[in-house]
Amino acid sequence: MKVAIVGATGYGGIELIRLLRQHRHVTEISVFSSTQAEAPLTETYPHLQDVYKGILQPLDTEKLANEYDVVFLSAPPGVAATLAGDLLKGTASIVDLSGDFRIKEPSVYEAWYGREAADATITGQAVYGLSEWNEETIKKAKIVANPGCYPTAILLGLAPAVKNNGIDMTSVIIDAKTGTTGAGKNPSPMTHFSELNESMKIYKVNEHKHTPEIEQQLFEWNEDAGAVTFTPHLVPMSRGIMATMYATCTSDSSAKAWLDVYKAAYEAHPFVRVRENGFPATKEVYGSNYCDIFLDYDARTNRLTIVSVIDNLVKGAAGQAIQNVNLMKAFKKTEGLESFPIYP
Ligand SMILES: NC(=O)C1=CN([C@@H]2O[C@H](COP(=O)(O)OP(=O)(O)OC[C@H]3O[C@@H](n4cnc5c(N)ncnc54)[C@H](OP(=O)(O)O)[C@@H]3O)[C@@H](O)[C@H]2O)C=CC1
Ligand SMILES: CC(=O)N[C@@H](CCC(=O)OP(=O)(O)O)C(=O)O
Repeated sequence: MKVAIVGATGYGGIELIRLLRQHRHVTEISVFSSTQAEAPLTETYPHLQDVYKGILQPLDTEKLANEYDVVFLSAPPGVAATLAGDLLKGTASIVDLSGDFRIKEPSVYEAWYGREAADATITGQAVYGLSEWNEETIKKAKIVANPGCYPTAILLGLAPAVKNNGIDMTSVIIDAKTGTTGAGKNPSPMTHFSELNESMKIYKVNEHKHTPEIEQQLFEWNEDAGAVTFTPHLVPMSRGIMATMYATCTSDSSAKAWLDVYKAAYEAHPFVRVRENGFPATKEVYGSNYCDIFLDYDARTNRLTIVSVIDNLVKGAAGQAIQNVNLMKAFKKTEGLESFPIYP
C-alpha cells in the first residue's frame, strides 16, 4: 500500500511515519509540504536520519488523488476542506486528522470553529472515525473524519455508560487534561516552557471546539443527551490526555456492576483496556494506541467517576487514523499499532 502524508512536518505527520514504518502492508510513504518542498524531512527532524529518507514534495492534488492508496491529511483546520473535493475525484482513500468534517451541522461547525464550514456533501460523506464504535461504516468509507484527541478519550470513556441508559445524561461533567503536543509543533505563549513548567492552566472554558463533537456523538448514542460541561486543562507534559467524567446513575449500582458493563463493551477491542484494579496514568499508555479506562461508583452521591487515558498523538491522532485504515482496507486491526507503552 502506498501512502501519502500532507502536513508531514507536523507532530501528527511524524507520528504517522513512526507507526507506518512498522505496518507490514505499507510499501511507500511519501511526504508533502506546503512550505518546505524539495527539503529532506531530516532537515526538520534529525532523529529520522537513516530511518526515513523521504524528500518533501509540493502539494499536488492530482498526484495525491491517483497515485496513492491512502492520503492522510494532517494539516490545520481549513486545509482538508479546501483539498478534499479534488482528492475525492481520484482513487485514494482519505483520512483527515483535522476537525473539518467531524461536525455534521454546518452552522454548529461555524459557531465553534469560527470559520466557514466545508462543503456539506463532503461532510455528509465523511464517516466519523471513532474506530471501536463505528467499525461497520468505517469499513465502507472513502473519507474518514478522524476524531479529535479529547473526544476520543472522552467518548471511549463514556460510551458503555451512555449506551446502557444507566446515567442521567444531564448530569455529565467532563474534566480533562492534556500535554503540549496537542497544540502542534508551533510554540505559543500558552505552551512556552517557562509559562507552563511547574504550573497548570485551564483554558477555553465552555468554548472548546471539541464540545459539539462530543455532544453530537453522545446524542447519536442516546437521545437524552444534550449540552455537556467540558473543561480542558493544559499540564506540563509532552504527550497524554486524562479525561475524568462524572455522571449521576439512574439507580443504585456498584463499581463491580459497571466494570462488568465496560469489560463486555470492549471485550472484542484490543486497544481499549478496561483496568482490573486502579485508575490509569497517562504514562501507562505513552507512545501506544491504547485507551485505558477505570471507574468507581460512590454510593453516597450515586455518582460514577470514569477515567480514560490516551496518548493524544497515537490513539488521539495518528494511531487511530491507521486503525481506521486497517478497517477500510480489511487489514488486521492491530497492524502497525502493536508497540506497547514506553514506561517509565
Ligand atoms: N497534535 C495532536 O495531538 C492532534 C492534532 N490533531 C489535528 O491534526 C492536524 C495536525 O496537527 P499537528 O500535527 O499537531 O499540527 P502541527 O502544527 O504540528 O502540523 C501541521 C502541519 O500542517 C502543515 N500545513 C500548514 N498549513 C498548511 C496548508 N495550508 N496546506 C497544507 N499543509 C499545511 C504544516 O506543514 P508544512 O508547512 O510543511 O506544509 C504543519 O507542519 C490538525 O488539524 C490538528 O488539529 C488531531 C488530533 C490530535
Ligand atoms: C494543548 C492544545 O491546545 N490542544 C488542542 C487540541 C486540539 C486538537 O488537536 O484539535 P483537533 O483534534 O480538533 O484537530 C486544543 O485544545 O485545541
